[in-house]
Amino acid sequence: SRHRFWETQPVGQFRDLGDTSLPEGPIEAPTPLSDVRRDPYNLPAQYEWTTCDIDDDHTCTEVYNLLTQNYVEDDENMFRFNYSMEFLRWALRPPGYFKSWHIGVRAKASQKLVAFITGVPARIRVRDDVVKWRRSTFLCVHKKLRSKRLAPVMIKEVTRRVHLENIWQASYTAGVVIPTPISTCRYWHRSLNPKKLIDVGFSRLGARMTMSRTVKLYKLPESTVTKGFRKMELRDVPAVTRLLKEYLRQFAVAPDFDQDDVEHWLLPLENVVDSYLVESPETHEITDFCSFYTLPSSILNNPNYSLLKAAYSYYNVSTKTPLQQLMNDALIVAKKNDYDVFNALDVMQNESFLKELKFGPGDGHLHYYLYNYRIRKALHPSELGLVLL
Ligand SMILES: CCCCCCCCCCCCCC(=O)CSCCNC(=O)CCNC(=O)[C@H](O)C(C)(C)COP(=O)(O)OP(=O)(O)OC[C@H]1O[C@@H](n2cnc3c(N)ncnc32)[C@H](O)[C@@H]1OP(=O)(O)O
Ligand SMILES: CCOC(=O)c1cnc2ccc(OC)cc2c1SCCC#N
Repeated sequence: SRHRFWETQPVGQFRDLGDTSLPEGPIEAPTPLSDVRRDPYNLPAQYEWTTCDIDDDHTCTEVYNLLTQNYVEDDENMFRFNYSMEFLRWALRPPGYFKSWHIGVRAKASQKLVAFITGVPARIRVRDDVVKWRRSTFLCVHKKLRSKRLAPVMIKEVTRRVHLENIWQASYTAGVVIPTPISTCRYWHRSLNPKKLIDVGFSRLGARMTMSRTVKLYKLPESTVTKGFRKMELRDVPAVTRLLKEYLRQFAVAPDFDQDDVEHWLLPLENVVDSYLVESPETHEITDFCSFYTLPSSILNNPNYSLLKAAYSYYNVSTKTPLQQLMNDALIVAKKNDYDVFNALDVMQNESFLKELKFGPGDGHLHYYLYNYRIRKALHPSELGLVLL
């Protein structure tokens, strides 16, 4: 069978596609906590479980090194994600997080960290159903230990620990197709430093285009154009929370953010997340918001460059400033801060600005998944109001 592990899991199965008789919602009922397995799943004898305390610099560095060397690469092995330590600490310690959900595997003899998987708590609404979820990311097995069926054990172990906290659903994204995507999105890329992207081989000089013509094509103004456009500050959290909650109501799947979540996920944090808003000079009302997170990538096998500085569109709300103008200001700020590329998924209302702002479609797809929750029909990316890191 095609998915020996995923066919055993409470997820939408490919064989069920089209069966509209199946109800929408949780697939399996919660089991009584007394029935949740108390002891960890078995690993191969030479490995052991470890809980990674990322507050500890040494441990966080081990996690950083494992991911920097072994996490996701693009299909042409041109890039590998290089999440910074401050990014990992931000992503893994949201309000209500559990240290026990930062799970590692060590080789007993050498004590080397060889695998990692994490979960963080989140509240996500699916249509009208707000459910406590776990967001799962950073599943990583060292390149030397691939294809040994370690991933299913890691997924079962993190599931067990999440069940112990009485949480029964999860959301995750992946570049691979496994049972069963609720939506399939596409990355779009806006060159900010076209020369570097061409030098690393990501972009190619267009036909009948010179390098100087290409640089001019992607040129951006020195400063933002929207009146009242400024960095978000702590005092803006209540207003941004109201603005974002109202805006996200239109999407079928979206986070159910409260003020603590907004303070954690959207307050600017240097080299991790940047957030800007538009405060009306007349009324001082906050009418618009845009944000992007910073995720560099290692550039593999290139003699001249080692790091790609990439910005990823995060949550954006436009109620007064046209979304295209707001996002163009985000591009201007990113260029000013020496980003090489600004990436965006075709989720939410992003399709309305991608082409106009000179984004080009990427060749990778990002599939969204729900664990132990069925939705009857796959969603169009514009129905998704959720961006995972
Ligand atoms: C209620 C709470 C619930 C919480 C849990 C929720 C679920 C959370 C789920 C996790 C979400 C993580 C999201 C996330 O982190 C974002 S997606 C990024 C995943 N990480 C990477 O791509 C890093 C580089 N690759 C690796 O480290 C390895 O290739 C990994 C570890 C990916 C697989 O290791 P391996 O040595 O290459 O493979 P085996 O051990 O031999 O295992 C093969 C089995 O693993 C299935 N597989 C492969 N890639 C997968 C992926 N990305 N998600 C889920 N499953 C994946 C595969 O289909 C097969 O199962 P099947 O035979 O049934 O097809
Ligand atoms: C220049 C445009 O491509 C990327 O920014 C990039 C960077 N690093 C990656 C590392 C792993 C990787 O694995 C899928 C992809 C990339 C990509 S393209 C998809 C992400 C976006 N946007």
